[in-house]
Amino acid sequence: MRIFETNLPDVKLIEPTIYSDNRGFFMESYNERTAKEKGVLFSFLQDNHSLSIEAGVIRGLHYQLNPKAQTKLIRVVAGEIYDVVLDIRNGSPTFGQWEGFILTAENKRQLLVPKGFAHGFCTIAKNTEVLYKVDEYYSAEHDRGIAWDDPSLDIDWPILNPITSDKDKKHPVLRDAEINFIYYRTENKVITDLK
Ligand SMILES: Cc1cn([C@H]2C[C@H](O)[C@@H](COP(=O)(O)OP(=O)(O)O[C@H]3O[C@H](C)C(=O)[C@H](O)[C@H]3O)O2)c(=O)[nH]c1=O
Repeated sequence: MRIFETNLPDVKLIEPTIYSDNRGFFMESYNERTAKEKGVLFSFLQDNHSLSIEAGVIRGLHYQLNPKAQTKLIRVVAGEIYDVVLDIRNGSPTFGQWEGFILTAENKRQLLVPKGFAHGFCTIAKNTEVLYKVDEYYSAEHDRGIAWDDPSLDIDWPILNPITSDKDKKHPVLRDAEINFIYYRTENKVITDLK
């Protein structure tokens, strides 16, 4: 497993070790002990799986408010996505900054999205399946979203007229969004809420 820094501190790109042979491949898609040895300190409680039938589906930008904020470990097992994370931690040096990543079944790359980030993706292939682990249970009452097409963000989605849910058509822009993440960095540890 190799872990790469990104332009957003605390967002990591992970490349698992792939064992290929004449049959195909094997990989440990997640190993808590290995992850902890490399400083990825999360215990995941829930696995999610979504299928998007068409290319050009945008899901997001979603997050859960504290105290139900979620760290997410995202990977693609079929198809391809343009995956976007947005820093919404009040006080963060990169507040309001986003970054996009190409995750595919082929490159097997995984994205670690910490609490305090909004997350979304655009499918760039038919029948794209995304699996992701979260370290907090789903809570509809804490589920929030930010408009995928917020002009202040100007996210360079690879599609102009996406397929989205009715819910994703109604999210506020970042300026008007309800967020309760407070960014602190002490002893190189990031705290996103005052529990
Ligand atoms: C997220 C979630 C949803 N649901 C139910 C609620 C709805 O009745 C149905 C579809 O939910 P939603 O339209 O929010 O699914 P997505 O648009 O794929 O949302 C997800 O996609 C973006 C990219 C994310 O990062 C979020 O983790 C997640 O919100 O599944 C559950 O029962 N449990 C869950 O954990």
